[in-house]
Amino acid sequence: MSSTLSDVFRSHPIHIPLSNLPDFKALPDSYTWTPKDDLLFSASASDETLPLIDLSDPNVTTLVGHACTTWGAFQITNHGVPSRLLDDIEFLTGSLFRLPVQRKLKAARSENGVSGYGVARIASFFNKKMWSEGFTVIGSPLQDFRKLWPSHHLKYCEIIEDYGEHMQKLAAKLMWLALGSLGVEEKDIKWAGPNSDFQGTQAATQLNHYPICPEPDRAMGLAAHTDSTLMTILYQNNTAGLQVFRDDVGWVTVPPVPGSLVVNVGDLLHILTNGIFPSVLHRARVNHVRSRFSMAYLWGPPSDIMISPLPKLVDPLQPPLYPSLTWKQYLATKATHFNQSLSIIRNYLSSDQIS
Ligand SMILES: C=C1C[C@]23C[C@@]1(O)CC[C@H]2[C@@]12CCC[C@@](C)(C(=O)O1)[C@H]2[C@@H]3C(=O)O
Ligand SMILES: O=C(O)CCC(=O)C(=O)O
Ligand SMILES: [Fe+2]
Repeated sequence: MSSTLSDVFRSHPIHIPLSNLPDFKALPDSYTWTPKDDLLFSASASDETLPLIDLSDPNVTTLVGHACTTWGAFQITNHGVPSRLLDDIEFLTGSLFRLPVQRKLKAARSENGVSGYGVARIASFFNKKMWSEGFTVIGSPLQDFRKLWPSHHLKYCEIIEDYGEHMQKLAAKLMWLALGSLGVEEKDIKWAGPNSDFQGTQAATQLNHYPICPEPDRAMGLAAHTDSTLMTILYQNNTAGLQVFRDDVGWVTVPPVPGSLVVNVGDLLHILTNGIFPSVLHRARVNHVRSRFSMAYLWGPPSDIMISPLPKLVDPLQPPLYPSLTWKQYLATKATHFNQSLSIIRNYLSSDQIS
């Protein structure tokens, strides 16, 4: 039987003590970030704008391809996800994080687990704490949600399930648009399944809450990282905070556009396209006026499928830069090497060197 994402973390436990959970009242030293804590903390900010793509545009394949190549990210409108569902998932996220902390802790993520309440896994790579709390859903949220809402959990489970189904379909559509722009066809990706609809792919839904912060310029909501996914689709409430990084321009804030979704290329699509689509470094800043929620759908392949640069995208002049590896192996590398993972595996061109 193929393994699940949860299996990966069973063998790579991380210890993030619950004392890491902020009290969100003041900014103690343990939450105060400087460039020493993150080299890019104060990198320049730019007022460039991320592409905003209308998915009903007749030129959509070219637009998506261009955005993936130049930014590794873009915003989309006319994506077909009902606005009622976006309202519902935002409502669920708000209701969850507004629960008393003791209730949230009943569904705390265990050290070797992947689902549940806690701080982001990447917290273990930084000396300073992040001004946020999160909740990760992989598979059915039933058990966790029953602990959070003993009598209303079914309603919330339905929202998560509905959201996951819409996001999976949208992710498949975006994947074909992006790859189509490079001349990749359905027959080139066997693991997309007999109907090329990417049934069998796996995903995590990550709910994030960034409370109002007394000193936002010195705090960090979610530190700079790339996602270990093929693609991530993010819905942010009406409060800005997400920033993406481009070497040539610095940090660019992604303003919330009502009803739109943000899409970013993850490390596995970077590998699949042999680096043509860069996985984008991004982070979340906080503010002192409003609390912010974001809901990320982190989408990847079935965990045991080998991912490597697509034969169509390599030739003697552009040889494969990455070895073949599974999502499970990549997540294990990420759990140890974090943002260095892509460059580390680039040096291993033989998959048997990756455990
Ligand atoms: C599938 C996954 C990607 C993720 C690790 C996880 O197993 C579930 C949580 C995901 C998340 C969400 C917040 C940012 C991130 C870097 C993290 O710490 O946990 C991502 C992980 C990732 O993309 O590597
Ligand atoms: O909250 C955000 O805008 C970013 C969230 C994010 O990067 C993630 O969950 O992986
Ligand atoms: Fe992310």
